[in-house]
Amino acid sequence: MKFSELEISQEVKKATERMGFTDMTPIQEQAIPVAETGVDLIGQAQTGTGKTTAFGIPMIEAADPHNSDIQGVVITPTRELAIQNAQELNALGFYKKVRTVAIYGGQDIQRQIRDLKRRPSIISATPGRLLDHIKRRTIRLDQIKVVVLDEADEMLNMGFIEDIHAILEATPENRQTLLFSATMPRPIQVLAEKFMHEPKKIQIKAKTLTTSLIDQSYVKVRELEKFDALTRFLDIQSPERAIVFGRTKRRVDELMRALQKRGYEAEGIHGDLTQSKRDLVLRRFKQNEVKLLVATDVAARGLDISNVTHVYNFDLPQDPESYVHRIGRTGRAGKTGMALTFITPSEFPHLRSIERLTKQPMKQLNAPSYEEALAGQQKIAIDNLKEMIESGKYRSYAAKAQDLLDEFDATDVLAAALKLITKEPDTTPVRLTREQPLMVKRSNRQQRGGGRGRNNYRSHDRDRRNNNYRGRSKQKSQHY
Ligand SMILES: Nc1ncnc2c1ncn2[C@@H]1O[C@H](COP(=O)(O)OP(=O)(O)OP(=O)(O)O)[C@@H](O)[C@H]1O
Ligand SMILES: [Mg+2]
Repeated sequence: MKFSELEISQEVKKATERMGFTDMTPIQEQAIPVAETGVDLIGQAQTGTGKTTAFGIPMIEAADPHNSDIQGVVITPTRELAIQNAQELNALGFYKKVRTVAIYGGQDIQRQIRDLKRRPSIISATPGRLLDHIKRRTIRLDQIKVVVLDEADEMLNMGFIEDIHAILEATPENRQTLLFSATMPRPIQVLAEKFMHEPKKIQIKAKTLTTSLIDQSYVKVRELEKFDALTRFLDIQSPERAIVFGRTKRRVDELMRALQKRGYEAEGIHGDLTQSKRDLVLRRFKQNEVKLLVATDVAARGLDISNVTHVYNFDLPQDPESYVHRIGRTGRAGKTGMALTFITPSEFPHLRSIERLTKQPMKQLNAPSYEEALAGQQKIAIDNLKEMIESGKYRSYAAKAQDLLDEFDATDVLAAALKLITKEPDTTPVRLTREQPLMVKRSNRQQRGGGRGRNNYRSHDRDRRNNNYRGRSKQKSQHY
């Protein structure tokens, strides 16, 4: 079905056209008409399948640009996602003149207050900063019509749940609540239903939780050999644009430096950097100024960066859901991608729990040898050379080439030139602090005995939820 066939305003239809959209994705086709009726909704669909527009259109449609109140709020776990969602909402609201402002931590609050004085209809926010504004009375949510929790399962996880409750308290009882995510563990759904009114559930049925557009494999490798394996894979696969996920902030810093030391363009992003640094790194990555983004899970959810060709899980994610989101940074909007996960021998049980959640077995790859990596780089050099020959843009070098051929054997000349243009695998020693292998969690073991839930999401563990809220927040801050 096409956007033009939807029963929505001409302004929003025109906006989708301007965004280059013609046909709706399945989640859009199913969720938009239902959300338009005003009911609460839980929407689940694979990564990169247009959930933003699925909640964005009902939100823009519900907003009246002539009304000066804030009428909609979208809450997201990370600042970058708050910015991205604001951009998409502004694109959708372009002709209807519905304005969205992004409100997130790390940005000058006075500047946000100035933005808010210009009366946006919609706020796209991270929870902490939004609460700050609510307390300062610089944001009032008492006229809100629609609340969206994007990455809903993450927002209802322990690190955020109290903030979400406090925010919802500030909104009217009769608001419409929309929840979206690519993953929706049962216990989170049950929790969600407590603050929703008879939510409709829209789940795009698929055989697997991850999209078939992503080629998924793993490599079994000892902790100390991981980094060599990573750089060899990079040499062979030569990704156009890749994200390398590390478990902690320290790990990301170290990985970035180690990659740079071996001659790869890499930048790191995590929650300890200033927001301006985070913005800069992401901008450089999007503009193709760096090919490798090394990241904590702060970049795992929702980010839509076109043409990410590869995702490397240098460290296993904390939980299987996080795996789904991380690899979902590639294989978006119909494009294909590759995901490769590094697993140390003791972490093996985690691989199976990931596969159980995704319903998609991963292929095993062997860590490449030095020779294979070299062959990979030689192939790239030869491909570049062939491309140059086809382009014909080398003619001014012909006389010099003839001089060389008069002096040396042709094969020798070419072999030397090839060696020069090949980026030979770099074996510069690097130091990475040893990471503890991911522990096998209790729920994981119970699972094998046919126990509770299908996955080992931390927050399913009620003891932790009650007693260890702070522990989880701390964890969160370490992994973001
Ligand atoms: N109907 C459509 N036709 C073509 N492209 C679309 C359509 N809807 C969305 N897109 C594009 O698809 C990409 C992914 O969309 P979006 O970020 O909303 O995915 P998502 O489902 O929210 O993924 P995630 O679970 O990772 O957050 C975006 O670049 C978006 O512009
Ligand atoms: Mg999304």
